[in-house]
Amino acid sequence: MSAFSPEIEVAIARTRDEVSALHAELVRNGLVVWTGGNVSGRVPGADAFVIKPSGVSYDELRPENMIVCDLEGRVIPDTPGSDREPSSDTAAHAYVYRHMEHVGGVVHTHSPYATAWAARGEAIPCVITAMADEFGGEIPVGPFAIIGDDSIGRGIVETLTGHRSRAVLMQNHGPFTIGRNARDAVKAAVMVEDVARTVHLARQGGALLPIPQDAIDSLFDRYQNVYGQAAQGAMP
Ligand SMILES: O=C(CO)[C@@H](O)[C@H](O)COP(=O)(O)O
Repeated sequence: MSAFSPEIEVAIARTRDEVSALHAELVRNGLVVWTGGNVSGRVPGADAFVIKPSGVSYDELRPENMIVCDLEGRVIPDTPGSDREPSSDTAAHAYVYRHMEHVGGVVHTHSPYATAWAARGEAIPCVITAMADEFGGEIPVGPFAIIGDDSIGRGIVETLTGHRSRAVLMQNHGPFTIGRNARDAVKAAVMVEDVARTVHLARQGGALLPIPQDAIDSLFDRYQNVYGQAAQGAMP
């Protein structure tokens, strides 16, 4: 007998499919090596999210071996995949979902350029229009935190609450990103690595030229509310 209604079971199945498939995007975009990194997605209508199993090769990930957790990060027993341990970062993802209700997806990688900025504890300055578009300004640094308890999640929430950026560089660790859904969080993970590389290369050539704040504001508004085929709107 399922612990969920038929409607929630359908929502869980869809979230499993989405989260499983999105892990392949991390590989396709060169953001992870071996079993590093992870993606999770909130289950619409339920106090639950889906996350990958810990330390499992990306080519073994399937919808049926994704793991369903409650918002405390506890594996929901007797659900497909519950025989394995969830991601090392499950507590961090759970903390974000508990404290940022508008967040539907969380991603973590060790992508090299963004992680290099994190190793220096240095925020990425907003010096290219792509950053203004996607992040609305600089990409901030979060505190050094040990894996396994609420420390990383607390650092993500404290840094990103009230901040336009959907990415945070956790010091000495790497980028964590949030989104309105898991795909939006994966996009932020792809874009933070792209801009981290570009700004790194720019700085090697000489002084960086900051973009005026009013221009950043205008670029962010256009990109979040006009660009593309259907206005998505910035995350609240
Ligand atoms: O940073 C770490 C481990 O130090 C983790 O975030 C790994 O990168 C992914 O771990 P799993 O999701 O496979 O447990």
